[in-house]
Amino acid sequence: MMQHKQIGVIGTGSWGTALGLHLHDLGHHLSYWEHDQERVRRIRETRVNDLIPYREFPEDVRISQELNEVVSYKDILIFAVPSHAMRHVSREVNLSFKGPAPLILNISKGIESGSLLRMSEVVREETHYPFRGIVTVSGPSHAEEVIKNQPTVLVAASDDENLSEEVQLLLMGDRLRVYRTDDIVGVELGGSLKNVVAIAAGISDGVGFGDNAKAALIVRGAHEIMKLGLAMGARPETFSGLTGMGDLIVTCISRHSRNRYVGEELGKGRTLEDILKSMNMVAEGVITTQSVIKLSETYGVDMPVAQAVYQVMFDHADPLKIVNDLMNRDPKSESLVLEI
Ligand SMILES: NC(=O)C1=CN([C@@H]2O[C@H](COP(=O)(O)OP(=O)(O)OC[C@H]3O[C@@H](n4cnc5c(N)ncnc54)[C@H](OP(=O)(O)O)[C@@H]3O)[C@@H](O)[C@H]2O)C=CC1
Ligand SMILES: O=C(CO)COP(=O)(O)O
Repeated sequence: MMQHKQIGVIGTGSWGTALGLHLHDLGHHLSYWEHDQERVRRIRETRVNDLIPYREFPEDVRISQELNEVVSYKDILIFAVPSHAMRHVSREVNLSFKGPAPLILNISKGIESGSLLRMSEVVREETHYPFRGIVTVSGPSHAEEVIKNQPTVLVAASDDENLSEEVQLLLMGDRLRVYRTDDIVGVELGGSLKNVVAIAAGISDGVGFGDNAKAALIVRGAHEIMKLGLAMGARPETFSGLTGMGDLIVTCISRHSRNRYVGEELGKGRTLEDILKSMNMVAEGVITTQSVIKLSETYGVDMPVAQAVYQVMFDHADPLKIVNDLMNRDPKSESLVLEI
């Protein structure tokens, strides 16, 4: 039987909330850090997170705005903030931290704008205290289903297999199964890049196209993700797995997906600015699209789906014209060989 751990969760977004409560169900001790004082007050008072109000926080779960309380003397720290906050928050954790070296779990998905780094790379750059290593957990996992204990399968990835196995055993439950891999590059790229394709799938829904178009986008999008991933050092087979094809499918088809939603609203003619203003949750694919376009230039990888999403979001291109352009690209062989 596993020893119960002291776990600090950094961020009270919907995913940190859902995965944290799963760990609490398994008997572990939880504290959450939230940056916004008013949200801390509201959650403490109601014991409910209004981003994902399907379950209450048990009384023994502490919610705090004091980072040092939440991160010090913990066995495990879960980094669950959106990618745009990851560098700043990691730096603050590094300054606030006391106690023996914890294990870090990254559960966020995104590519930092500017540095073009993956989330575990950002955390690693900013955390200089002794810590035991980083494991990224990813896969097809909408928080809204995990919090209702619906069957979900994830992957724990680390270049240290002992650590990914430790996290696998930590998270496994009756309705949550976890595989492990050492391809953290492929896992983080798959989890981040699928958000761009999900925006494309949403645009297709928004303009009123059907299942044929969606299937084509998923498959051609997967091909683009694989080409860039391969150029960046990921293993190709990772993209056929849960954190690749699995997460791509769920995000492109799910009613829970915030990225697919952003696309759908764009397809209906709203501007990106207007859509983002009306959302209180994060759609990582927006920033990731900008990063991906830069990465595709750096690595010389042709990514027409990502480019189309970029044009609709940032150049205010008409989605119907963009589809026309995509359909009228030069005739090609459907080469699925992974040359770049
Ligand atoms: N939701 C899901 O199903 C899944 C999400 N993920 C990933 O998890 C990550 C977190 O997303 P998710 O849990 O969905 O978040 P949500 O969209 O549910 O909420 C965003 C959270 O981030 C907080 N936040 C915003 N800016 C900052 C900041 N500068 N510093 C600290 N906190 C900040 C918000 O707080 P406030 O409102 O007070 O600003 C809010 O609590 C993302 O990378 C996402 O892709 C991965 C798998 C599943
Ligand atoms: O990553 C996710 C599911 O695996 C969440 O996707 P969205 O951010 O699009 O909701």
